[in-house]
Amino acid sequence: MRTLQYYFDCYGTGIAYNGCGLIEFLRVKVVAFKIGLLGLGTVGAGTAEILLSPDGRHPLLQELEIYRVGVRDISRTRSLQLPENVLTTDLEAIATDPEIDIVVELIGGLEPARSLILQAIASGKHVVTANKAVIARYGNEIFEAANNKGVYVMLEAAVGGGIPVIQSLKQSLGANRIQTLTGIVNGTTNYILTRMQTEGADFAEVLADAQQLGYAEADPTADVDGLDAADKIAILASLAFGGRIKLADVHCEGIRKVSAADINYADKLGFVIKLLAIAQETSRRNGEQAQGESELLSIRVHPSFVPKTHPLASVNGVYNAILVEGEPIGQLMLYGRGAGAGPTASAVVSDIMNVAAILKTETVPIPHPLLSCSHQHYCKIAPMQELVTRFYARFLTRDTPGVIGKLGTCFGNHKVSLESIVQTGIHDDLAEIVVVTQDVREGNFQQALDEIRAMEAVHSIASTLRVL
Ligand SMILES: NC(=O)C1=CN([C@@H]2O[C@H](COP(=O)(O)OP(=O)(O)OC[C@H]3O[C@@H](n4cnc5c(N)ncnc54)[C@H](OP(=O)(O)O)[C@@H]3O)[C@@H](O)[C@H]2O)C=CC1
Ligand SMILES: N[C@@H](CC=O)C(=O)O
Ligand code: NA
Repeated sequence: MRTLQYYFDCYGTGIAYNGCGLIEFLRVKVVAFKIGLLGLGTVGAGTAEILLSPDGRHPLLQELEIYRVGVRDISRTRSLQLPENVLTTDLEAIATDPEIDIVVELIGGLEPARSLILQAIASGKHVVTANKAVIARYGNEIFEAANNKGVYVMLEAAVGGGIPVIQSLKQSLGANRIQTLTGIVNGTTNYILTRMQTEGADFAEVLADAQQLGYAEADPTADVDGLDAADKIAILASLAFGGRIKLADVHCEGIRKVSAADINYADKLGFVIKLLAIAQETSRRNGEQAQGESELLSIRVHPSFVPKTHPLASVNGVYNAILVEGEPIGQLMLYGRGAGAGPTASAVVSDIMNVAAILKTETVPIPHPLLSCSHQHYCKIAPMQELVTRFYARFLTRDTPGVIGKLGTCFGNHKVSLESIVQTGIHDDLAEIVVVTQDVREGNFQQALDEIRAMEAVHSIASTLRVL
């Protein structure tokens, strides 16, 4: 019997010595790390595609093997050619399989995703996930379990799709004091708003396209109502400001109320409408901040008027961007595709590679201080009434004399200064009046609106949107 001894270089090229000194050159796949993939949908299939075609990419990819793939319906026709016997519907068996090194959770939703992640951790596996919903809700439980077990939970794909924003906040920007994050972090809504703005397209039709393109969540209300963006800004804020965020503290409004009329007015006034996710340190008012007390954080998701000259105004379609402001970096904008198979899979695979690289180089796994999460305290959140911002408002009023004056006086009484106020036309006996304020306290603006709503001359407040 001939025994061969193999020596491999990092590219997987092997040199084999047999007993007679004969040298054979082989091209062999060196498998060092076994991947258990949970989910083979948009992102799962994109991830498998990269892992199955390592040529021309980083050599570390040659050392990764898709060992098992868990799906719901094994009989579904798949465009991917996977090795035999890899597919299974037993996801728990993957999460606990002693052969598997890294579990990649790409099924989405809360359960069974959360339980599978926890099972994988308990079984000593490193986890890579794209699931912002689970991390924003159960991050504390998951990271605590991971720290206790000495494993990593990586989530680059969970925010901004292919944009390396998590890695940037954890590592590259670690030297900074972050002051503000302003992001377009939901691809579906940015795609919808862009097409409504540029083509006057119908909301429902564009949403169906976003679903078809694989951008939307299984339940697209998470996108449309701002919940997905809220999950994402909670995750980013936690990294940027070094504390836990309770999801209930994130003020959240979606894009359902954005009408064609508002899009039109925005354009005329020099703005575009974007769904923004913002986390910003705000000083306490009137020197209320005691020594040693941390700043308050304003954290919110809502559609906003964005000046056409602002860098975020030209982020269109499925593209996302996160504008980071910090000291000493100043302004920095990360831009790229925020959803879709390829870009998201790029982030998933880079996380897998990061874990594989650590496993290759560390003999005793100790939590890497820049990759693991150790926050214990919760960030203090500023109430929305204290937010200082500009507003746009559109009123439908009865065409009675002096109505503009009445609105102006009411705003003045509540310390709301106006930048502009215009009457734009009369439809169905109602005059349309559009107002843009200067920076005002949100609480004061809302009080003025309550009074205006009750005015005899005012038919309705058609819309209000914050202005960046
Ligand atoms: N789509 C995108 O652009 C992005 C998605 N994400 C996140 O990535 C994750 C995956 O999203 P996406 O790929 O779009 O989702 P899909 O709905 O396209 O795919 C989900 C996959 O998981 C499987 N699956 C779902 N539930 C179960 C279950 N209970 N048991 C077994 N298998 C299950 C499905 O199986 P089957 O194939 O048999 O139906 C399918 O393969 C989500 O957390 C999402 O938020 C993050 C960034 C971007
Ligand atoms: N549904 C999400 C997918 C990526 O996170 C989005 O549209 O951004
Ligand atoms: Na990302």
